[in-house]
Amino acid sequence: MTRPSNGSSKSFDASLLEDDGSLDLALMVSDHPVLKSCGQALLAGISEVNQMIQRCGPWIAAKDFPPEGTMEVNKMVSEALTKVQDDMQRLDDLDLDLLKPEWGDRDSVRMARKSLIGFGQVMTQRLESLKNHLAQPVAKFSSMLGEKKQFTTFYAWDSDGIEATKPGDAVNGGEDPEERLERERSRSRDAKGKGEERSDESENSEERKWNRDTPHFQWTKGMKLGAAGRYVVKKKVGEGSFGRVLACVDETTKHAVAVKVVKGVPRYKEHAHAEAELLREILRCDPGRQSFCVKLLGEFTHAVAHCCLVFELLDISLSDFMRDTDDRGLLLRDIRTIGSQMLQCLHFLSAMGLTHTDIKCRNAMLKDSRGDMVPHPRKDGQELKRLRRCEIRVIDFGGAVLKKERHSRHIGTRQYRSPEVVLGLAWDEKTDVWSLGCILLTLYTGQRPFPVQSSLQHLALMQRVIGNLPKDMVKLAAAGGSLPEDVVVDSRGGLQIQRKLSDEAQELLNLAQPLEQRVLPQHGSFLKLLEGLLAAQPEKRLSAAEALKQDFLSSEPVE
Ligand SMILES: Nc1ncnc2c1ncn2[C@@H]1O[C@H](COP(=O)(O)OP(=O)(O)OP(=O)(O)O)[C@@H](O)[C@H]1O
Repeated sequence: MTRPSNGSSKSFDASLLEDDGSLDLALMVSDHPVLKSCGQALLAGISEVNQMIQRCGPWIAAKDFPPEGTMEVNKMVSEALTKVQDDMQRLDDLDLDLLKPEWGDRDSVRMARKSLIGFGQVMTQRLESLKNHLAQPVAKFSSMLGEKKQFTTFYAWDSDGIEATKPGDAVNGGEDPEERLERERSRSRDAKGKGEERSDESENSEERKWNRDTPHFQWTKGMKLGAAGRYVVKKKVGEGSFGRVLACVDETTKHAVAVKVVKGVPRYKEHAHAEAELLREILRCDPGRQSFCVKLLGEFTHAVAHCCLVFELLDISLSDFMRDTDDRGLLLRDIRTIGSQMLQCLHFLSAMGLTHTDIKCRNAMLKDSRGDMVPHPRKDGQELKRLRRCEIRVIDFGGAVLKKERHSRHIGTRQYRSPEVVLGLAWDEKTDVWSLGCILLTLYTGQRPFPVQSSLQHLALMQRVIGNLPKDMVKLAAAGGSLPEDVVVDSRGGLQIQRKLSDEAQELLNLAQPLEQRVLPQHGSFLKLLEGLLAAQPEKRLSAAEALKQDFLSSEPVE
């Protein structure tokens, strides 16, 4: 195996990385699926790393870097580092007490894991060395791009006719470009109480691409962050568009914490400061910790560019929980607890005059996801996880809006958007209540109620699930010119969709059941709550305070 080189050393090791047999051996001695997939990924990574070494070697030797090529390889290096770190973490997390006999004996698995981690470390060092040698030219080319940015045109915030995003712009797990643009627009507002948007905060497509391509913060296990190295990094626990979340030990309190390291993009840094400011205000208004909002423990800057927010460490989001449990959903008693806690959170935010605007399964995290498998009361022959301790925290306040602030038309994540938002009408805190209705129904059925990709498809599906949208809302949207393209009002004041949906969307629509058919007859009080949360008209939708008084939440449900 190639000897580890020192990633920070000045001289560049141009020799090619090779497997001295450790990977082959590890793959031979164990059939453990994690070892197999990580081993194969590392094997495949060798030629990628070698290509980068071969490409950069001559540049580094001649100290002459081509701008485009350098930026491109730098991005490839960052992606490769992320991949290898993720694999190392999966190997690290592998539980040697949970082995199937066909995966090989415990010693073989342990030995194979050790070999793979050893090779992963060598690969990491070679990649870090490359990164270090590219750092200076990358900084130079990035600042050149920054200068260029001053001469480009910015978006007009209020315009809905924003520039179409190119198909290649789709990022973040297949999120469509429109979605991404809308989310970034809403996030880049001066969201924290100044009441107006600043046009210079908007992004042009070049800036957006640059922001998006800016790699996440590169971390390593044991790395120290914060003043006097207070936070020692243990592992990565999550990642979003704006930052990477690392589980750390706070050396001062000896507690485990989560540190969100925001990408080194100036606008994201500013945005994260604003989020921290809001979270401090929430904490100030909630000394008894009854709001179920995530607790911010601190804020610091790392290496000038990265704003870091320190949070209480949580376990997993409801969306990860659903994925890990094969979308089986939860017991009604756990749904009730989550519903009650989320409503208390929304009630609290509403009393502060705040709308979260991005309530969704990904932004609701369990403090502890441990549980016991019990027979599934709604699906014969299956099991689901009964939580031992059901406690939720709402995260991601980056898009929260105060009553007095301007309400952007584009908010939230499509699948959780309320009818008034999809129709382009005025919205308030009741939009969060709708999103919560979507979460509770997801936890009950195991399926997201609105797995849609466009506003057109969304409106069609809403009508199937909750019935025709009220004529008043439709009329208002038509009068304001905010109906989505290809949607018109028919002679009876209802919505008519004029474009044929894709076959897939049409099939989804054909199979969609109305709300009342999705809930078992014995769960009438749950259905009543859902109907109140998913009322189309915001005025008829329950407020969080009203919903908290519903029968479903006041007595132990029958499963
Ligand atoms: N306090 C925490 N404890 C543990 N994991 C966390 C914590 N906060 C966030 N995470 C994990 O990190 C992920 C990203 O966090 P967050 O949503 O705050 O980042 P973001 O960049 O704002 O994301 P988004 O793209 O959704 O806006 C979450 O989905 C979650 O899995």
